[in-house]
Amino acid sequence: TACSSKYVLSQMHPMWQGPLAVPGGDRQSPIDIVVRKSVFDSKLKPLETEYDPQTCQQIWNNGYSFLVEYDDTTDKSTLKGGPLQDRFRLCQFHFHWGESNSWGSEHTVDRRLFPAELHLVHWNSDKYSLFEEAVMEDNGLAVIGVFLKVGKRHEGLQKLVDALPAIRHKGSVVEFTLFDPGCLLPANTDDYWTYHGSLTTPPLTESVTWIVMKQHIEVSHDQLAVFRSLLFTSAEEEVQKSMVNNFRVQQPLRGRTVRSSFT
Ligand SMILES: NS(=O)(=O)c1ccc(C(=O)NCc2cccc(O)c2)cc1
Ligand SMILES: [Zn+2]
Repeated sequence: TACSSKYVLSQMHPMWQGPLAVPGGDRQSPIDIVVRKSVFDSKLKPLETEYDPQTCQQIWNNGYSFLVEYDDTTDKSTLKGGPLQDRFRLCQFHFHWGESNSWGSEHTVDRRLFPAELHLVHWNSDKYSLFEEAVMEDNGLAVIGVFLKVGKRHEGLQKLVDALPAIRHKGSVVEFTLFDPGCLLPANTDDYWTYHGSLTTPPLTESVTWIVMKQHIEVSHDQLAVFRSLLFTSAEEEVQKSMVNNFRVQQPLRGRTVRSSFT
């Protein structure tokens, strides 16, 4: 789908990871969520997700992460509620992880790092007709962030883990269908932090309403090890580089308030 085919075009090499400030960028992501400074907002509603596994299309390695892409030409897999005024369409999900279990997430909670972080990317289909349009607008995107911890095996994740060896190299794509991304959400999706931020990879556009889940999910050590078996490099490159540490460093809050849906 369009929403992620351009993902690979917007990737620069990981060197950009640094605190590259976007000119006038005062709402960059990720951030450190300082729990005691977050403000409870009783107007925040529970999240409402409706994901249709039949909209799942393919899984591919874009040279920065691996993406599971969904058909976003209709409102079949959507997110609404929470901090959102409109309905948002799921276009893809992907992860960020470290080379060790000690780090890898993009957001942190009171400076605590997690081994990985899941991002479910949605765009505002009430106001825009394409991801490319929505990504340029303040209220264009909504990304759900879910922290991963190493623990028991995640049964729902295994189908995805089993598909990874087929997309080891940058640019490889395989068909991937009937995957329900809802199985990757934590049991409790009522408790979250939300703030206005940006994409965490170039072009770093400041169009994202971030919704970061308080409750993490657990995956096994072996499942996470398969993430690290992916490569940044394409098959023809002579030096193969393992796909690890594909996260951006935390960015300045610049006076933003992080709201919580819970006390
Ligand atoms: N890590 S993240 O969730 O902030 C994230 C989500 C989506 C994207 C993305 O879709 N990039 C491709 C892109 C960006 C702007 C315009 C485009 O047409 C495509 C990048 C980062
Ligand atoms: Zn991401």
